[in-house]
Amino acid sequence: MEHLRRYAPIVDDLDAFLAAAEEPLHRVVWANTVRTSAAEVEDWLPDRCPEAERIPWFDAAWRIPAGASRPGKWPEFALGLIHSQEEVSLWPVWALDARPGEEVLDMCAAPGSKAARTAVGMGDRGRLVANDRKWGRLQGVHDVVTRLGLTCAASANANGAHIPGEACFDRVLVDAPCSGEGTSRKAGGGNRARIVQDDFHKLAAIQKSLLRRAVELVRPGGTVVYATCTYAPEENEAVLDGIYPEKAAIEPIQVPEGVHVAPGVTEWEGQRFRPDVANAIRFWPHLNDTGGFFVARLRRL
Ligand SMILES: C[S@@+](CC[C@H](N)C(=O)[O-])C[C@H]1O[C@@H](n2cnc3c(N)ncnc32)[C@H](O)[C@@H]1O
Repeated sequence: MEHLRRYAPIVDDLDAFLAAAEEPLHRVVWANTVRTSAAEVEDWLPDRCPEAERIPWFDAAWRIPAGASRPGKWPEFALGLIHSQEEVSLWPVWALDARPGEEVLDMCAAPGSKAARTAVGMGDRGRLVANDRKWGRLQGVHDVVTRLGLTCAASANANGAHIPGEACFDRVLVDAPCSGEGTSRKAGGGNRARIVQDDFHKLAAIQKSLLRRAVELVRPGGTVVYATCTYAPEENEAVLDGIYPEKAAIEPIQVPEGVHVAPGVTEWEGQRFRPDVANAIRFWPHLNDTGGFFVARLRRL
């Protein structure tokens, strides 16, 4: 994890961060409340995993400790009553807060966990377009949506930066392709690949083009959530800095009590960013015992 030392200037406790980044990671199961209820899941869940613990800040979700039985093998999973994903990746969905009846775009949707949880949050009412540039990866989206029996989602296969239209969605999620540094725990501490400066800048160019298009696609007053599973300010705050302040404001995000986040950084390696990038939130692994993530919510002006 030596390469993560570059974040010493922006993390509160470097040693705790580096240690946490190597720890095995628990998973989460959430109830498909379109087809079952939290109470019904709580009836059978102790038989599958006695150590499962309800998570207070998400609707109908439970932590499954690392090393416990794998939810993907449970019959209730095959029946579409639950889905399993990484806890921290629920925060972009929480921040998007899509409502029943809305028009929502998930610009980078594959393999589909956030799209599925978004459709469940919408009560399977309205329209969710689950787009991904890679056609092969869309099969994952089809699989999860079909297994969960969700009908409000349709898939699309386009470069997100070229999706046509103007101000036609209530909400857009940009869960951007990124260097993935925050997923080291998911990979059992094995994601040690060193990312070179050039990669950050190549990814940032793609991320900027996706976020700019997302802002154009959302109606005035609508919401864009920009998220990555990486720590690099080049892929996070610097990308937000590329949006003109007259087009979108970066809103404060009030996380529930008991959740610990750090603000977006306003300066990195000599570059200063627009001040409202501080409203974005950073999930460092040691703060809530999760993977790493970055989430920003923008309001189209
Ligand atoms: C972080 S993953 C998304 C994970 C997904 N949101 C989920 O929760 O399962 C990023 C995705 O962006 C897709 N992608 C990369 N470049 C893209 C582009 N220009 N337009 C749309 N999707 C793109 C990748 O194929 C990849 O599936």
